Amino acid sequence: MAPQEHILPSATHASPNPALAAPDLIARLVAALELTPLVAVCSIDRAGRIRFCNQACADLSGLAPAAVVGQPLNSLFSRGDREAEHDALVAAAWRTGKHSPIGDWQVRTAGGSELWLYSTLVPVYHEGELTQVFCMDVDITSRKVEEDALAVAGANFRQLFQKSGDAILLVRAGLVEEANPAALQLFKCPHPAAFIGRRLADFSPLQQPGGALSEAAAQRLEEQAHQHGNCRYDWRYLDCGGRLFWAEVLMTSVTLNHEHVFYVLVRDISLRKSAERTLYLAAQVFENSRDAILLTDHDRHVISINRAYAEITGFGSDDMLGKPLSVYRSGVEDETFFRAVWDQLATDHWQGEIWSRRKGGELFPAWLALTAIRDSHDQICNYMAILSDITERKRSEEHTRHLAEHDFLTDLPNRVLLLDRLSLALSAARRNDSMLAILFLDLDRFKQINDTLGHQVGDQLLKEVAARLLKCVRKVDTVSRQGGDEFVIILADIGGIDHAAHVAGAIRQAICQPHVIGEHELHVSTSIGVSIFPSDGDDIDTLVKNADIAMYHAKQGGRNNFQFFSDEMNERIVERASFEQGLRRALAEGQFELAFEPELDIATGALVAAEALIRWRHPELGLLLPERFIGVAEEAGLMVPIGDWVLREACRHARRWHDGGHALTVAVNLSLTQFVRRDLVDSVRAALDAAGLEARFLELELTESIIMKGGGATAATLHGLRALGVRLSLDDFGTGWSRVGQLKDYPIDKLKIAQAFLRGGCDETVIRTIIAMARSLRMTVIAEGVETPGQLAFLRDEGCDLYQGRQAKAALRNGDAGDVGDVGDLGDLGDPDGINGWLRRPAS
Ligand SMILES: Nc1nc2c(ncn2[C@@H]2O[C@H](COP(=O)(O)OP(=O)(O)OP(=O)(O)O)[C@@H](O)[C@H]2O)c(=O)[nH]1
Repeated sequence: MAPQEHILPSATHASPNPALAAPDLIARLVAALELTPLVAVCSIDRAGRIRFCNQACADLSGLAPAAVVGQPLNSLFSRGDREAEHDALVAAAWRTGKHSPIGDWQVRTAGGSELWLYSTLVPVYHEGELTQVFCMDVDITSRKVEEDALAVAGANFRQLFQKSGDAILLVRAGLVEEANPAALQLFKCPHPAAFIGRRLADFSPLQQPGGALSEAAAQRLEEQAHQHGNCRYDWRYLDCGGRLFWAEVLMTSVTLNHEHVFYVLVRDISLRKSAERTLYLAAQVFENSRDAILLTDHDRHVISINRAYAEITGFGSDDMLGKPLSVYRSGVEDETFFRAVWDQLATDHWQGEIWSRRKGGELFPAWLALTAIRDSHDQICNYMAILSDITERKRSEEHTRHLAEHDFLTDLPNRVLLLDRLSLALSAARRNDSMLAILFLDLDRFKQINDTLGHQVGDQLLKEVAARLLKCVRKVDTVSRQGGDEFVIILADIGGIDHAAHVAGAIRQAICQPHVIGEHELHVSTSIGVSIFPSDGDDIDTLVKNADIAMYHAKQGGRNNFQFFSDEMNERIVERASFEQGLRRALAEGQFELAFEPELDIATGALVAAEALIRWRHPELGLLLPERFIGVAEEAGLMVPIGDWVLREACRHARRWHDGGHALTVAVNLSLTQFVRRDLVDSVRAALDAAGLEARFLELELTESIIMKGGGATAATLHGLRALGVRLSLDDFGTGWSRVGQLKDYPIDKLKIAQAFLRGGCDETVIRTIIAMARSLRMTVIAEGVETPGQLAFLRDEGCDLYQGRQAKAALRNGDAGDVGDVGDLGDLGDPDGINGWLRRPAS
C-alpha cells in the first residue's frame, strides 16, 4: 500500500493550489497514472461525463477505455445505496474545488465484480478554472478480505483462548501476560492475579524427572521454540496447590507488535503418563520376570516371549513367534488334559503343574498359569502363559517328603510311610483276595550294646541290621524302622503263612550272623512277631498290634525266634493289661499291705529287726505275693510310687513299734528302678520325716545286681544314704559278682547270706567264707531262710549274727525270742500271723 499512499498525497497536495495545476504537470501526472497499474484514474466534466480513463481504471471496471469516455461516472462502478453519498461528494468537489476525504467504498463493477475501492476526488483546474474532477481509486479488495479474515480470526482466537479446554498462556518477556480460564483451572490458581506477571518456572519443580534443572531446561526450550517457530515437549508442573502434574506443552513463538511472544498451550497428561508408567512397569515386569512369560493372540499363536522364557526353555523369539502354542507341548500330557485346560480357560484362568520341554529336549516340571485377556468388549483377545521352572522346588519337596517319611539313621521308611504303604497293601490284598504278613522285629538286648559299646556302635549296628533286612525281602515288600531297635516289615501278597515263616526264619538267620562294627564283632539276635491278614486282623492297627504281641511272646519265649500271633496270646496280653490297670487302682485305693519277716539275734534270740514285704490284697484274686506283680509293676513304670509307698508305710510301722516300746529296725528292699532315681535320698528322708523315725532304725536292702547296674552313681547314692544315717544291707550275698575289694569301697553294714546256700545240702564252706569275710569287713551277717534247728546250730557255731526264716518264726511263736517287751495295742497293722501278731503276744 505504501506506493499508493505516496502518490495520492502528492497529487492531493498539488490540487488545491490552482497555480500548481499546470497542464504539463497534469499531463505528467496522467502519464504517470497511465503507467501505474495500481491506481485507477478517470476524470469527469461538469456534466458528470467521463472524459478520461486510464488503463487501470478500465481494467478495474471491466470496460474498454473507449467505451467509457462520455459515460456517467457511475457507469464504471455502482455504489449501491451509497450512490447518493458519492454524488454529494462529487458535487462538493465541484463546488468547493477541494478534494474529497479519502474513503473505502464497496462497489460493483460494470463487469459485475464486487470490489472495495479506496477512493478520492481531486478537482483539477485549467487556466484558473475548475474543469475536471479526477476520481482516483485503488483496489483494496484483497486487503479488505484479509482484514475481515483477520477480524474473524481475531474473534475466533479470542473465543478459542477463552473456551479452550487446554490451558493457554501468553508469555511475553518471560512473564505470563495472559492465562485462559482452563489455565487457571489446571494450575489451580484462584484468580488471574496469581498467574499474571509470574514466570512459568515458578510453576515448575526445581528439577524435571530427567534430572535437568527446570529453569535451564525451560530456557533451552524457549530458544528452540523461538528458532523453529514452535516446540513440543512433556513437562512436569507444580500447581498452586503444590501438586505435581505431567503436561504436554506446545510453545509457539509469534511476533506481536514487533515483539516476540510465546503462546504456550498446556495439556494435562497425568492420566496418559500414569498409563505410560503402568505400561512401562508391565513391560519391565514382563521382561524382567524370572518366570517365563509368553503372550499369544486370540488364536493361541505366540506373539511375544520374555527374556526368562528364552533362558528357561532355550526357545527364542525366532523359534516361537507366530507359531501355535501347541507346538511346544512336552508330549507327556495327552490331548484330553489340554482340552480340559482350555475348557477351564473359558473362566479366564487355569493353573497347574505340567511337564515342559526345553529346546534341547530335556523335560522339566513346571507350574503353568494361563490367563485369558479380554478386550473392552469382553472378548478374549490374548492369552498369557506364565511358566515357572519348579525342578528345584520339586527336588526340595521330594527331599523334605523323604525326610518326613524316612528314618534318618537307616533311611528306611518310618512309621508314617509304613502306615501309608500298609494301607495300600491292605487295599490291594482285599481287592485281590490275597494274604499279607506283618513282621514285628525287636533286637534282643540291644540296650546292652548301647550301654557297653556306646550309642555310635549301636547306630552302626542298626544300619547293618537294616541292610540285612532289605536283603531278606522282595522289592514289593516294605522294611521300616519304627524307632529304637524295632523294625516292621510288610510282606505283600504272600501265597501262604509258609512264606511269612520262611522270611522270618531267613531274617533271624541273617541277623544272627556276626556284625563287624569297627573293631567289634557283635553277635545279636532278634525276636519276631508275625500277624497275617486276614486271619489276625482286618485293619492296620489290629495287625500291627497283634504282630507286636506275637513279638512280645517271642521275647518271653527266650528271644532269638519268631512267633505267629494267636488269640491265646492276645488273651494273655489283655489279661496283663487288666492286671496293670488293677495295679494302678491298688495304689490309688490302698490295696497294698506290708508283711514283716522277723530277724532274730542268733546269740540272744532277741527280735531285733523286721523286713517289710509287700502284699497285694487283690479284690478278686486274694492276697498276692510280690512275685506275681512286681514284674508287671516294673514294666508299667509303677515301681517308684509303689517303692515309695513301702518306704513310708514301713517307717510308719516302725514308729508305731517304737511308740509301743519295741525299738526294732525295719528293713525295706529297694528295686533297681528306685535305686537309680536321682531323688532316692530325698524320698527316704521324706519317709523318715513323715513317720518321725530315726534313720538308724531303717535298713535298706539292695541286691548285688542293683549295685552293679547302678553304674557310676552307685557309690555316691550309697554314701548319700549312709550320710542320712540309714543302714545298708546287701541281700542274696554270694550269688552275684561281689568282690571283697569292691565291697570295701561301699558303706555296707550287713550281708545277707543267700538262702540258696542253706537249701539242700547247705554249702558250709561258702557260708563259713562269707561269715569270715563279713567279720573282716566289720559287717553284720544275717542268714535268711533258716529252716531247721541244725542250720541254726551251724550258723550259731560259725558266728553268724542274725537269722530269718521258719526257725525265727518258730522261736517267736515259742517265746524263745525273749522279752519283746510290752507290745501294747498294735491293732491290725500288718499280718496277724507276722510280726505284729508276735509283738502282740505277752512276753514269756
Ligand atoms: N544306638 C541307638 N540306640 C537307640 C536308638 N533309639 C533307641 N535306642 C535304644 O535302644 C534300646 C532299646 O532297648 P529295648 O528294646 O527296650 O530293650 P533291649 O535291650 O533290646 O531288650 P529286649 O528288647 O527286651 O530284648 C534302648 O536302650 C534305647 O535307648 C538309636 O537311634 N540308636
